[in-house]
Amino acid sequence: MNLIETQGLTKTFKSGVEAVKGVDITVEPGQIVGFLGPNGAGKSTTMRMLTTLLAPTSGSAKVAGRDLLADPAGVRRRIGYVSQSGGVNLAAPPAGDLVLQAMLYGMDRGRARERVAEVLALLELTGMEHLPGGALSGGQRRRFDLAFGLLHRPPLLFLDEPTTGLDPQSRAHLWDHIRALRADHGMTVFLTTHYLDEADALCDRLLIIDGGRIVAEGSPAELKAGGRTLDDVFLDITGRSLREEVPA
Ligand SMILES: Nc1ncnc2c1ncn2[C@@H]1O[C@H](COP(=O)(O)OP(=O)(O)OP(=O)(O)O)[C@@H](O)[C@H]1O
Repeated sequence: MNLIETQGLTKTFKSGVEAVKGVDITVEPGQIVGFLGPNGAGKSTTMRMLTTLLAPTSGSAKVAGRDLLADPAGVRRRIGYVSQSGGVNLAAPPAGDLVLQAMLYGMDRGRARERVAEVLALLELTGMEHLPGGALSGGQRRRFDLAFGLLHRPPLLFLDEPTTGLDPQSRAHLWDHIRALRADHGMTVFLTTHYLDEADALCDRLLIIDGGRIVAEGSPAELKAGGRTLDDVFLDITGRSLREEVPA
């Protein structure tokens, strides 16, 4: 069963902006898929639709085996989502929030504590959950963000720019954890990134979106065929002009 399957998914905002113009995405089980594109290409809008945070204008999708439009609650129970900003409270230790979150997924307090301990061990965070969020390093905070997304054992994890702002060591460390989630737990991962080295090193398949349409897809090796770097491929496909949005 494919973990993501969309047909002609579109989103037109009330402002008239057609952010996503009909994307067909297929993600097979156990893949780490990178979703790339310049600023404003439609990555976040697509991700927000796939995670049920935003209603599509048209099209259909199955996510983690559930119909996105008919059963969004079913989708939510079966996916993990780690947003760009994360969820770690800087003023308080994450321990209490993790247990509460696990209880929101239906575990009793005892089971919630056990599950939190398992996830912290998995992410090499044991003992750090009692430090206030503000005392953690950027890499540790991102791993706690991941922990929140994993408590209910979702088969599919969405990561929105998981390593933005991290130093090279912390990025490589987080990649190892993401690879281990796939290798040891069969997790399927769909992530956005602006780092092409990250896409190259971490992902089995890449989807490149531009102007609301998928403009290229394939494994990093397929996209780099002919000895080109992924940067060259990306710039050739999406063009070299700047994409910063001009404030209205
Ligand atoms: N709530 C909204 N209302 C109107 N337009 C929006 C809204 N959210 C996004 N857009 C527009 O939709 C388009 C796609 O935006 P989106 O945030 O999906 O791009 P992105 O690829 O995630 O970009 P970035 O890399 O900068 O995060 C842009 O033109 C953006 O301005």
